[in-house]
Amino acid sequence: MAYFLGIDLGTSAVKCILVDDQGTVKSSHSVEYPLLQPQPGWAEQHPEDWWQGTAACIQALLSKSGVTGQEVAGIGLSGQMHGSVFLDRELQVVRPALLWCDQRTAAECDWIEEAVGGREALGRLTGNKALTGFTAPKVVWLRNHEPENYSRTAHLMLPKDYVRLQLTGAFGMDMADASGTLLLDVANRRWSPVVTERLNIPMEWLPPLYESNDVAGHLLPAAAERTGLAVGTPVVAGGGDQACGAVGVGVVRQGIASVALGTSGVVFVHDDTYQVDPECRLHSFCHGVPGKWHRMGVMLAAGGSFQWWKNHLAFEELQQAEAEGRDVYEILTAKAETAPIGSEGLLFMPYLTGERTPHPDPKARGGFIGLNLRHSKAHLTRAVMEGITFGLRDSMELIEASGIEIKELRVNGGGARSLFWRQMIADIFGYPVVTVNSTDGPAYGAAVMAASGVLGQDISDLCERWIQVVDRVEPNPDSQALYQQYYDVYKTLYPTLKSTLHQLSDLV
Ligand SMILES: Nc1ncnc2c1ncn2[C@@H]1O[C@H](COP(=O)(O)OP(=O)(O)O)[C@@H](O)[C@H]1O
Ligand SMILES: O=C(CO)[C@@H](O)[C@H](O)COP(=O)(O)O
Repeated sequence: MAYFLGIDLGTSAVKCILVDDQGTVKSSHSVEYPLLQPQPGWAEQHPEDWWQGTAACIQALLSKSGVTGQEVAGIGLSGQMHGSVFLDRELQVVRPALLWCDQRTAAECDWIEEAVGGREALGRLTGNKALTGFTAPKVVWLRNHEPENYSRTAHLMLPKDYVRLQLTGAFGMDMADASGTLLLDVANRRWSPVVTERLNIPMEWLPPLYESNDVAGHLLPAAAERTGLAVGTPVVAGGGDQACGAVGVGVVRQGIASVALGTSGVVFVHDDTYQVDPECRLHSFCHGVPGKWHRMGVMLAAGGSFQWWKNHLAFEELQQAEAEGRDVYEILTAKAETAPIGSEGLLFMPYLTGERTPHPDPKARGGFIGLNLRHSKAHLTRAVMEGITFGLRDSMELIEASGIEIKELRVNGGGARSLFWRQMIADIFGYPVVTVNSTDGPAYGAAVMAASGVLGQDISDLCERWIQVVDRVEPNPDSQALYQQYYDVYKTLYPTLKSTLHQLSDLV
């Protein structure tokens, strides 16, 4: 039997899965690595940790599955997007990579917009605005703050492309992930000569571009020895984790959108043609489906807000989970369900690490508004989940404003495990919410891309055959009407409190 290996290089861990040639997941394994936060708002990782973690993960996966390296017919890579890997001429890492959630580049974003002739010009050239998480501002930051490291740099790549370099010795980047660098002419699927020239970023630093199912290299002997895979195994270009996650749940044609509830939260819609939001409030990126595009709104701390709540304020539930061998999130969501819709007048702003969509603001901050003496932990927990979902609806409203017709939402990521949360999404968004048989999101999408490249079959056809809807939740009209009243108030919070949030952020 032939297997396809999907690798998802996440922020907290790398996950590897083996999928057979009928689309069934045979086995999966995950290995964690550290996240460095040297200053408030900064987020970095060592590329070497990614490679060591990935190699160990593949080795463990092969050994626990009983699949031999020779049976793996192809490899696909998915990865956290936007992170900047700087390499010197000898391919040594110059400094730890700055990640997608790093917020240090506000000044560089302003400079970039000015350098290319304003926000509108940048939007015309790249389909996007300058956001602190994107890659180009990180390069400019390196030049401004670490000139020695900048002068040593000879290659720029994204996290998963560093892993590909270790696997194959080949440079490459897919269009979907490249879209988040702010250096891609997204409409024409090529590096932008204008943007690179205006920002004075050498074109030679940038790798060759591929569609996600193109074979971008073959396994080196050293990597084969390290992982247990076979020398020469083809490695396809793969994609950024959002494009791979969308492919992994079958968002490969017009009319289907997805909501990813991972650490970040993403509302994602497939576009057959290049579409751009007039003010670039949504990201307009190339899709992992060759020749197609997508738009998405990104919330920086979606599941991340819930995780913060769990880590710092759910001491009792953590103890209960440990004692009863249960998932702490299940205990928390069950508690939240006992509070009524709207948490009896309590709202939560989920901007714990600043925000991207619809408020691109590194100084945005979170908060509870409307507390009264009746509020218990159940209310606060429900408010956290509702605030995250209201924030994601903001992105959906931007997508809807373009007139696109959405028939269903496919949810993925850790939060999608909760039926309670899926019903909340259906009620707040007003669409049927479905889950599919593949629950491995980006890793599954990467395996689909590998199968597509190696077997010479369309990504969309493979998704059609391999991915089935297994659960469907319809919006409840009464709940919808109640949530709408709270959402109307939620929308006023950020504009009303913006300057207060900035003052607080400046005090730290
Ligand atoms: N059973 C659950 N119910 C609700 N939310 C959950 C559950 N399990 C995980 N989550 C949420 O999903 C998040 C993790 O999602 P995941 O997709 O694994 O993250 P990542 O983006 O880091 O890969 C957690 O931080 C939590 O907010
Ligand atoms: O920045 C983005 C997308 O633009 C994030 O999707 C990151 O690519 C990683 O998010 P998680 O998968 O860790 O939530």
